[in-house]
This record gives sequence, C-alpha cells and structure tokens, in this order.
Amino acid sequence: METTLRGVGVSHGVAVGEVRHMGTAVLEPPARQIPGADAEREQRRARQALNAVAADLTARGILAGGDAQAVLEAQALMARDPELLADVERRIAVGSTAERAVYDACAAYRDLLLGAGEYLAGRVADLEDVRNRIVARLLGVPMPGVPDSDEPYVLVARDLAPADTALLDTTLVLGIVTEEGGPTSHSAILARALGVPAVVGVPGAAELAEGTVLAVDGSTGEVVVDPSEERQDGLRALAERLKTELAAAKEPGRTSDGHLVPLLANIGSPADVAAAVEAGAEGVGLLRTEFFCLDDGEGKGGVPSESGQAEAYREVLSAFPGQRVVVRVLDAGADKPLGFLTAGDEPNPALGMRGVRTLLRHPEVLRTQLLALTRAAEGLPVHLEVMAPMVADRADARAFAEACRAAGLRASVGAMVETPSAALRARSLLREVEFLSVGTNDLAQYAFAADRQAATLSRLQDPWHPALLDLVAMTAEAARGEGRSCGVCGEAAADPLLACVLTGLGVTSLSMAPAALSRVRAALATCTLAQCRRAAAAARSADSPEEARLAARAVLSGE
Ligand SMILES: C=C(OP(=O)(O)O)C(=O)O
Ligand SMILES: [Mg+2]
Repeated sequence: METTLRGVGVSHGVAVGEVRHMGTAVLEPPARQIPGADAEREQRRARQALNAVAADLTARGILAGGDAQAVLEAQALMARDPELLADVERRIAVGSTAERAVYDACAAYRDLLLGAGEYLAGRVADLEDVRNRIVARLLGVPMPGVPDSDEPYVLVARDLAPADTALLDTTLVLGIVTEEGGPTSHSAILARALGVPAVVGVPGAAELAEGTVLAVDGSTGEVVVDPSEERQDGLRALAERLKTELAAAKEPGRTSDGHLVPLLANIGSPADVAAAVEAGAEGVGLLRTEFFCLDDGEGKGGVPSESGQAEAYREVLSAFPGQRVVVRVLDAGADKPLGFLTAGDEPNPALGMRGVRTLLRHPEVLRTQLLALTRAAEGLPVHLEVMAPMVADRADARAFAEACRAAGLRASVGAMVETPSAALRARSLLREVEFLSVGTNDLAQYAFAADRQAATLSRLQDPWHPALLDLVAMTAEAARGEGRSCGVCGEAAADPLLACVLTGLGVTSLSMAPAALSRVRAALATCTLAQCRRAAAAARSADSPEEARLAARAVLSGE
C-alpha cells in the first residue's frame, strides 16, 4: 500500500525507482597499542593517507567543477590541516595505530566544530566523510560512497557527502532522497547542479528497505513509498515528456505575452561554461570567482597572478559574445573561507569579515582581480559587469565603486543585495553603482537570522517566505524607480514557480545553475506578466512559505 513521506523538494522533476542506500559505514578501528619502534612507520602511513585523500578530493573537485569544486576543496583543506596531522602524530607517538589516531583526532576536531556553533557544525558531515575516507584507506577497505549498481536507482542517504554527489553518474541516479539537509545544504545545491530530482529532510528515509520502490517529486517534496502501478506509469510518462520538452527549448526567457526575462547561468569556473551554453543560457548572471583562489596543491592557496586570473576570465568571457557576463569579486569568509584571507578565529564568521568587507581590508587583492578582469575583456564583444558581495550600505557600495574606478575597470559596476539593510536602502546603493543582483541565499540567512549551513533551520531558509519576497519586491521597485536592472542570482531563481513570482515582483533577470534553465524557461512561457504579478501579490499576502506557494500556484494554474 502507498504511503507518503514529506520533505523539502530541492531539485525539480519526478523519478521512480528502487532504493539503493549510500554506503556510509562508520569504520571504527580497534584501539590497540603499538610498540614504540613502529611509531615512525605509522606516522608515515598516516601522513601518506591524509595527503592521498586530500589529493583525491582536489582531483574530484577539478573533475566536477563549479560549486562542487569549492565544497570538495574545502574538504581537501580539512585533510591537509596541519593541526589535524599534528594531533594524529601525537596520538601515534603514545601508542595508537595510524587508523585509530586518525579516528580519534577527527573526533576531537568534530567536537571543536560542534562547540564552535551552528556554522561550523554544518561542516561536521563533511569532516566525517573525510575521516571515513582516510580510515578506509589506512585499513585497505573500499571507500564509503555511492552503491555499486548497473541498474538505475533512487539514491537514499542520511546526508550526502559532496565528494560523492559531485561525481554521481546521472544515467544511473534517477533521484535523491536524504533524511537530513535543508534547501541550501550542499546536497541540495549539488543535486540541482546535476539536474537530478531531489527531496531532502525526509524523516525516516534512512530506514527505508533496500529495493523499495519510491516515487520522488522534487517540486512538491513528496516521496511516495510503494507507489501503485498506475501512479508509477503516470510518473514515468511525465518524466519522459518533461525531459524531451525541456531538451528542445532554447529560446530566450519570456512570459507567454512576450515580456523578456533573460535567463542567465550561475557558474563557478571555465569548466562550467559548456553546460551553460548547452542549456541556452543568455549569459552569465553570477561567476563565483572563489574557484580561482583555491588551494595551489601545496596546501597554501592564494590569489593567482593578474595574468593567471585574466586567462581564466577570458575563457569565460569569450564564450558569450554580445551577452552579459556578471562577475562577482571574491566572496571570502563564512561559508566560503579562503585560508589566505579569512581569519580562523572569528566567533561568528557569517556576521564577520566576509565579501566586500574582506576585500576592502585587502585592497591589493581586489585591485589585482579588477585589473585581471579589464585585461580579460579587452577586445571582446562581451558586456562585462562586476559586482561586490555582501554590500551592507551606501558606504560599502561607494568604496567598491571607487576601487573599480581606481583600477580603471571598464565594466558596469554593481552590488549584490544580500543583507536586509541593502534591500531596505536599495535606492541609496544605486547612487553609487549601476545595477543590483539579489543573492537570496544570504538574504534569507540574514533576514531570518538563520544560518544557511544549519539543516535544522530549513523552515527559515525557504525563499518562498513572504518576508523574503517583500525584501526582493522592495529592491526591484527601487531599481525600477532608478531605471536600473535588478536580477536574482540566489537559488530562488532556480525554482520554476518562484521564478514566475520573482518576475511578477519586478526582477529583470534570473540566474541559476545551468541544469535549472530549461524548467524555468518552460514555466515562464506558460504565464503572462499580469499573471506573474497577480501570483506575486498573492504570495506576498500569505503568512507562510507553504501558503505563499499554494497561493501562487493557484493563480498561475488558473484555479
Ligand atoms: C548567490 C548568492 O551567493 P552565494 O550562494 O555564493 O553566497 C546568494 O547568497 O544568494
Ligand atoms: Mg551570497
């Protein structure tokens, strides 16, 4: 008999398939004493394992590209952490085996993260995955991870480690269901990037028996256990139809009555350009540049030279002739720590030195990046736009615009709206910069005082929350009043229904993971601008994200 589990739909589409669980065995090596004479050999083994796992994570990141790369590189940095190695060596020196020392040192590291509060606690799952990999390597057993299957399946896990999600074979993984995780968790972002239907935060998912048939709806968040034959056939047919329709559509984003809403891509490196072009992106709405400053392979990391950056930017810029490419300067800090810029001892990194605040403290880093961008765009017929993350007020916007002028940047200069203060005073930011782009991931985090890394707060990270819609509306209205553009480049833009609502709020472009473009394009094409506006008004008059969704859906489906 059918039963229905409910979670948060984070990556659209439907899938029907059998459960295969992620291999997450926690390997606890026995605690046994080794003779002192073996200590040096064990320390060497431990060092080699830590380095090998770090190198493997970096390599997976390079293969995966984009958002996945930043996440995997952060994990590689954990494996390379000199404090962790020192602790492992200390434990071996007093008689531990290498594997037990790693196990215990990671437990201490974990306690440290948990004790440091929610932000770092969000990284515990990543640390546990790193530990499992190192211990598996030392014990000579297979790495934990994706199940071995020749048949397509629905992947079920407590939570997914980025290292596994990044390289999932999308011809085999029909859908993803996790027991933990919220809408902005790593699993969610990566599932969206892969275009695999996914539902996170499903209580009881980890207990589902292997081989159980599930019907996963990544739009509604419903997971039907043991669906009837009739439902299975209907959903399979729908999945096939959606796939064909979506693959065919490449036109510019517009409502059914012709109101243009350029659909742009969020990318994290030149490696993502092909997917963006393939999906019919009308340009890039967010190039996250943290990628260029990741580890240099020797555990140091740092800003590459002006010419190194210029080369990478040029690769992206030359792929979009005649179109817009919006580059965000480094957003170091909080969820994107960069070792050479981010202090490790901030009590609350999300409210600390991050984004433009960091760059204004390190003007040489900002200047190098701006010079590289100007050099990269030279002679190319591209519309380069450069924006700053985490702008809080007019003074931030002015300081950034001044830095751009001083570097001779030839591009439009903009600000991201990621803090409530920026949304409230959007008009005053536009006295200093030429365009705005709303980062709904951070705007939700700061509007609801809800850490985007904390899975337990997913209710307050929902971009459908009417309070967030109010802030977006306020920003879009200010931009319209000043005759400026106001895009959205947070995850909210990737939700087809919400994309229509954002359009109704007055947002002028939408930027998202390339895999989301076709669905958003198809959704926009089914409604008029007037319907989008009515849906936006209905959503804003609701009192909860759920009500806002239902209200907008009712307007857009003509109920
Ligand atoms: C687009 C955003 O930036 P990031 O997710 O990179 O912080 C955002 O905050 O919405
Ligand atoms: Mg942000």
